[in-house]
Amino acid sequence: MQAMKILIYGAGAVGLGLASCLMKTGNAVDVVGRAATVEALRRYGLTRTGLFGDFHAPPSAFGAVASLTELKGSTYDFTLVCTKSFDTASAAQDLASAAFINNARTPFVLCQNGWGNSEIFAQHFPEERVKSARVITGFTRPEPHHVDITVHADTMHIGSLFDDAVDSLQALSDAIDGGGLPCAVTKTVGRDLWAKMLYNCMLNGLSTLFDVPYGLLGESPDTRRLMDAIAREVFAVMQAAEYRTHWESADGYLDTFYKKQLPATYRHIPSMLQDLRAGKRTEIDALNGAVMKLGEQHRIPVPHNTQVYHLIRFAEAKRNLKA
Ligand SMILES: NC(=O)C1=CN([C@@H]2O[C@H](COP(=O)(O)OP(=O)(O)OC[C@H]3O[C@@H](n4cnc5c(N)ncnc54)[C@H](OP(=O)(O)O)[C@@H]3O)[C@@H](O)[C@H]2O)C=CC1
Ligand SMILES: CC(C)(CO)C(=O)C(=O)O
Repeated sequence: MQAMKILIYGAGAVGLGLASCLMKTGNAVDVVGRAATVEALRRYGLTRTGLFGDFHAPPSAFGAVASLTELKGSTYDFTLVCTKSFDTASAAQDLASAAFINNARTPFVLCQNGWGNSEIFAQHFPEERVKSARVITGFTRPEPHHVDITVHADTMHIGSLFDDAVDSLQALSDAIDGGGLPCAVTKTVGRDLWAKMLYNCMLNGLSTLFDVPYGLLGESPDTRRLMDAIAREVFAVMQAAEYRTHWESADGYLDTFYKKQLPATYRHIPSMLQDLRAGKRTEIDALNGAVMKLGEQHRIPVPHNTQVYHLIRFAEAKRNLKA
C-alpha cells in the first residue's frame, strides 16, 4: 500500500482515533487542533487504547498545528473533518480561506454525526470534493493526547452524498481498516447516515435527559414508546425529503435497532450526555433539530423530536440561569 498524506481537522476523540489508524498503516498525518491539544500532542505524542489494540506515535511521527497557516504549501491525499457538527460551518470557512487547501482537489471526508454537514461544505467546495463517513464506534479523549476506543457497533462507511464516484476512497478506507478500525467504501452512505440519524435522534436526547446509558431506554415500555415515535417521525421526514435508508419502513428499522444496535451499545453513555456533563454544547441542532427543519420544509409534524430538542436546549441553558 502506498503511503498517503492526510490532514485531520479537529484533534478530538474521533480525529485522534482516525489519526492513530492512519499512522499505524504508515501514512503521514498532520492534525489541526486547539492550542492546548497541539501542545500536549507535541510533548507526549499520540496514545490510543481500548478496542482494536493499543498504539503510540511519538511526537516526531506526525504534525500537530493550531492553525492552517503553519501547513502552508502542504498537499494532502485526503482531509478528514472531525469537528462537532456545530463547528462544521467554521471549519469549512477556515479550510476555504486557506488557498493551498481551497485550490487543491483533495477530497474532504466529513466524519460528523447529524444531517446537513455535507450541504455546508458544498457551499464552499465543489460537490465532488465533499465525501461523508458514517462512524458508529465510540471514542473518548480522556487526555488531550490520548484516545480510548470504547464501543463498536458497525464498520465505518465512507462514500458520497452527491455522486457514485467513490473508488478514489478505497485507499483511505484500506488504511483506516488496516490500522484497526473496520472500514469500507459504500455507494449508499446516505442510507447509512439516515440510519445513524434514526439511532442518534432516538437515543442521544433521551439518554441525556434521563442521565442513563443507552441500554436502559430499551428496558421500559414508556421510553420504547417515545423512541418508536421519534423513529417514525424521522422516517417520515426522510422519505418526504426523498432520502432512503436500509429499511423500507420504520418498523423494519426498529426491529434491527432493538435486536442488534441497542444491545451492541447497551452500556454506552452518549456523546451528548458526555458533552452536557462536561459543560459543553451538544449536537442537538444537527440531530432532532435537523428533523424539525425538514419537518417544517415538508409540512410534517414532528412533535416528539421537537420536545426532545427543546428539553435539551433547556438542559444546556439551565447551566447559565439563576433562580
Ligand atoms: N466520539 C465518538 O464516539 C463519536 C463521534 N462522532 C461524531 O464525530 C464528530 C466529532 O466528535 P468528537 O471527536 O467526539 O468531538 P470532540 O469535541 O472530541 O472533537 C472535536 C475537536 O475539534 C476541535 N475543533 C473544532 N473546531 C476547531 C477549529 N476551528 N480548529 C481546531 N480545532 C477545532 C475541538 O476543539 P474544542 O473542543 O476546543 O472546540 C475538539 O477538540 C461529532 O460530530 C460526533 O458526533 C461520531 C461517532 C462517534
Ligand atoms: C454510540 C456512538 C458513539 C456511536 O457512534 C454515538 O453515536 C454517540 O455517542 O453519539
